Amino acid sequence: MSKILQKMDEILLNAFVFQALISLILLIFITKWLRKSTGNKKLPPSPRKLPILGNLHQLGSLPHHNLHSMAKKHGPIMLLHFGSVPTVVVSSAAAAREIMKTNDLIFSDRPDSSVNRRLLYDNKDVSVAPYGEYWRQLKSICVLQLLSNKRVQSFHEIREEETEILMKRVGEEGSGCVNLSHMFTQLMNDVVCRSAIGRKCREGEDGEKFLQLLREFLEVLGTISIGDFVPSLSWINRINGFDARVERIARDMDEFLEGVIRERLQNPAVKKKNGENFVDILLHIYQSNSVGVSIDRDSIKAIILDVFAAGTDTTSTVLEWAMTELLRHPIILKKLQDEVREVVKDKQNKITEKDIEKMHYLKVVIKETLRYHTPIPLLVPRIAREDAKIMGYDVPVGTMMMTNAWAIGRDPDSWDEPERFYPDRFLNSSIDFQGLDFEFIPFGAGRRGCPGISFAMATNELVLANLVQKFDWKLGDECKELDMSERPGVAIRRAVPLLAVGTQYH
Ligand code: HEM
Repeated sequence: MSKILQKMDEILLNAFVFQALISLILLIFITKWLRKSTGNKKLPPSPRKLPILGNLHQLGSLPHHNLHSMAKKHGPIMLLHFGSVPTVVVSSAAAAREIMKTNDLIFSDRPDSSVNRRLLYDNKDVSVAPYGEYWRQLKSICVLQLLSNKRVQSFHEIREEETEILMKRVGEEGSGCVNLSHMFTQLMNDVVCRSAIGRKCREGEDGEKFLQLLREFLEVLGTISIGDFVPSLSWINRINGFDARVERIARDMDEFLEGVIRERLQNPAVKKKNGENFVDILLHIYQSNSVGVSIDRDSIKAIILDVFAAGTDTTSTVLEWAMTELLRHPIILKKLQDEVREVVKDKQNKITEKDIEKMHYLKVVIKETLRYHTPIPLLVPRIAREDAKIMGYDVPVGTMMMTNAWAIGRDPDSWDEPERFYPDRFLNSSIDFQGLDFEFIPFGAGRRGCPGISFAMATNELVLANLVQKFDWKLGDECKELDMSERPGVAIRRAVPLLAVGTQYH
């Protein structure tokens, strides 16, 4: 009996030693592996994070403000965690240059998002398509065919007609308060829809329904879907109806766009009457396959959606904030009015795009608006395709990259008196927004930079010049207070509509 007990003791002791040995080997292996994957790496400074959520709770409803405050504490490059997604946020011109110039190829991909995938035909558009041959072909169609200077020029009648309609509507309000925010939204929707599909989207019996759909589309496109960052919480989107909403919007949008394509294919007379629009051009490429580009019907619909998403709110936001700042700064408004009125003084009220070329102050007012109220403050996120080194820190492959262009536009290292709205700062300066001056990148830069700059600027300049030339502006009795709060979204608009009184100038 005692022998049996002794034998059992030996077996248990051996099992224990064996287990301890295995645990020790595992521990050494895991420690080595961890050290290999992060230990030797010099990662950017990180604020403290919560389990599961990481730093998501610190973003708030206006993340560009909160990330700016965090950067003041942790520096111009920070490593955060959005749920399980490591995210580097940069807030200085030097760091932005390293991402969008020095390492542009590494950061030329976009992060995947379930909402984008569902709404944009499995990322078949330009703005979220993964970096590669398909995206290169689409981007080249955008730059060379849809949004080239020549093409933008060919839409001048659309811009002029829509600007004239806006002026008429402002004039009709007399001494009452005009809701400029609403008018700018409508104007940009009309300009973009006419350029993209050849007619105003709000025309026809389903017009109002479509505008509501477009509003919803833009809203969900800018939503952070919790499941993309914390996969274990993706059930929340199913329970709260978000997934079903995205599904409905995608279906309704597809129905609308299919109707547009059918209309253009079946009725060439429509095409002749309104000239070539984006759908015509894309259909031509699709049917002829001439440039060796493989786009299909879904690509066409996805690109048109990109134009709606990227071209409407972004552009009207600039007008909204420019007029806001002009109302707050009557001396700047007067200086702008003097310039515009002087250029067109011998003409019967009609401002042409040639006149605009002579309006230097107009251009710097718009530049200052883009600096001070950067429409898309965090630009569009990128993702690292390989390991990279930014500002001496390691950024591992797969890290999401965000650039706080709004904070960079207010960085005292780059700008004198950055918190002052002061267009004159640009008068004797060569700083421009084309993506070469990294202290001023409202349109991004590098391979993934915005191809719609000319389209946006042509409309902004024409509308603003007309508004200040034809009207004197003030805040009315009913709209004295100028609330400067911002509304959350991809493009940061005013939280409350801009109301003002425009008196006809003779
Ligand atoms: C004031 C107006 C606009 C602003 C502030 C703006 C801003 C931006 C920004 C910040 C990006 C991301 C750039 C990057 O990752 O470096 C972008 C990309 C893009 N924008 Fe714009 N945009 C404007 C108007 C437009 C217009 C009018 C269009 C088309 C009609 C347009 C089409 C696009 C497209 C297709 C992309 C994706 C490019 C790519 O991923 O390769 N944008 N825009």
